[in-house]
Amino acid sequence: MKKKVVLISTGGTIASGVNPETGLLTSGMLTGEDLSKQCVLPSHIELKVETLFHLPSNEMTFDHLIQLKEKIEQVFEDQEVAGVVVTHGTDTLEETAYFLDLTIGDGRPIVVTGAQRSPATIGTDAFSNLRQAIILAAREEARSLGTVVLFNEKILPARYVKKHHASNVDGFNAPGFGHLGYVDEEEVILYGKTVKKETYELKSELPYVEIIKCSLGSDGRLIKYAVETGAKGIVLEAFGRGQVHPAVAEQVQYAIERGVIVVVTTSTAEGNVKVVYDTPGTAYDLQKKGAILGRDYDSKKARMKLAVLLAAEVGEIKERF
Ligand SMILES: NC(=O)C[C@H](N)C(=O)O
Repeated sequence: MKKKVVLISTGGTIASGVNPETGLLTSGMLTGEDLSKQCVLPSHIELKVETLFHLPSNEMTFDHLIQLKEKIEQVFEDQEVAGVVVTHGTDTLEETAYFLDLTIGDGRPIVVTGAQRSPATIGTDAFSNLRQAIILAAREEARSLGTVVLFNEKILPARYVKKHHASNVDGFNAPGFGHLGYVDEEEVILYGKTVKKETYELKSELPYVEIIKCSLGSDGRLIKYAVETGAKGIVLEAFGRGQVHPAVAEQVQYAIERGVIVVVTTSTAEGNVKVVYDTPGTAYDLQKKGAILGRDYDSKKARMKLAVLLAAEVGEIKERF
C-alpha cells in the first residue's frame, strides 16, 4: 500500500525565484506544485500538495502559525495520511517547527524543511531536502519524534534545532544535543529520540512576548518599554549562568510587579541558567524578584513556549520551564 504524505508549502528560499526586475531572489514565488514536480520520489509514496502561503519567512506572524496549525490538523483528519511535510523559509523555520511541536498532539510525523540555495541557484539544496523530508514523513519510526526539521540529511528535534549558518547548505544543527539521525538516499537511520513531548491546547490568542538581549552596560530600559506597550511576557537573554547588570534586575522587578512574566535565558550556545552567585543581577537575584529561570532554552524557543503557555492559560508556567 502507498504511503500518503501531504506537502504544505509556505514560501521561503526553497520556493524562491529570480525577480527579473531586480535580479534578486523573491522568497515564496513558487507553489508547492512547482517544487514537487521537480522531486522524483520512491514509488511507495503518494504525495498530495497544498500551497498555503507565498511568504519570505521573516514575514511570518503568529496569525500564520495558527493558520498552519489548523491546516495540519485538517490534513490529519484523513487517517490515511502517514505524515506531513512543511516547506518554510529558513529564517524563522526553527520557531515554526517548535510551535507545531508544542501545539499538535497527533503522533504522526511533521517534518519541516527549507533550503539555503534557491531552486534557481546552481547546487540548490531545495530538492534534496524536500525529497528527504518526504521520505522521512512517510516512515513509521518518525512517529515518536514529535515535530522535526530535516536539513542536509540531518533529522533535528524542534526543541533544540537552530539555524547556525546564514548561507551554508549545512545550515542547521542542535548545539549541545546533536541530531536524531539522518536520511541517506531512501534509508532513514535513527539513533536518538526526543525524551519529552509536551502539547498544549490554545485557549486564547498568542500574546505579545518579546526577547530582550543584554550586553555589557545594558540598563534594561527596553524592559519598561515592552511592559508599557503591552508585552505579556519577556524573555531576558542574560550572560552565562543568568547574570545581568543590577540596573536590569531593577527593571525586571518593575515588569513582574505589573504582572509580566519574565523568563531568563543564557546568551551562551550551551548550558543552563542556574543559581550560583549571590550578588545583585544574578540568577539568584532575578529569581528572588520573581523571574523564571529558563534553563537551557534558546531565547527564541523560550519565547515561543512562553507565548504558547500563556495562550494555553496554564497555571504553573514556572514548573514547565
Ligand atoms: N533560506 C531561506 O529560506 C531564507 C529566506 N530569507 C526565508 O527565510 O524566507
